Amino acid sequence: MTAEELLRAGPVMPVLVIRDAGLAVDLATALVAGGIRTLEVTLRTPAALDAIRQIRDRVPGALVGAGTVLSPSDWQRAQDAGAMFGISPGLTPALLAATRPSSLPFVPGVATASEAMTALDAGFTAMKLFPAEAVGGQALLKSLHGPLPQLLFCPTGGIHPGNAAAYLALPNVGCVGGSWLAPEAALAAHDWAAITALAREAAALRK
Ligand SMILES: O=C[C@H](O)COP(=O)(O)O
Ligand SMILES: CC(=O)C(=O)O
Repeated sequence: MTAEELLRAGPVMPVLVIRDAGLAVDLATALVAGGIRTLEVTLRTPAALDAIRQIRDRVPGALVGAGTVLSPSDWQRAQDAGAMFGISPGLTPALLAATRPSSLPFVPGVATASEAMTALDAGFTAMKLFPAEAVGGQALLKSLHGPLPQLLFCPTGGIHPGNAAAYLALPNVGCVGGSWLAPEAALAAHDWAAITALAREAAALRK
């Protein structure tokens, strides 16, 4: 799978912060049941790598990857845990060199035209726009499409059910990312039905 195919695999990529790996399979199962199968598990918690491993092994249909990949060693640990892709809020020269388009899709993060050009120079055409709303949102994506029409984005940061469809209507948006699909309260309450309902709404945003 290419990074472009990954971004086009579903309309919304949930940004998951999993503190208890014991909840990972139920959470992923609830999202997949609602039609959301591309899952970003952020490497922000000690449980993240175990969560990725468990989802990969036990949730058929899930495309599980690692988010918040900040360094080459993060990327190595994610691959060792079985991540099917990696995604980052930003880019560094070391990260671009370590993740240069290879067999596993990697999606660097950008916030400006220059960063997008840096990623393009390194061979990437699929990128996260982060933090999307804060750096210009839809207006920025429309502007970038002029000089850089070959790029496909996953805007993340400030996206919610009220603005997701407008992002998805843009020609250079493959999917949007967001944390709204796995609210802390629903996770704490093990309210998997609520999470499946949120996933179903998100899946209906399909372009
Ligand atoms: O850290 C933030 C994540 O990228 C998702 O942002 P969000 O909570 O605005 O959806
Ligand atoms: C910010 C974000 O989406 C990430 O940590 O990958």
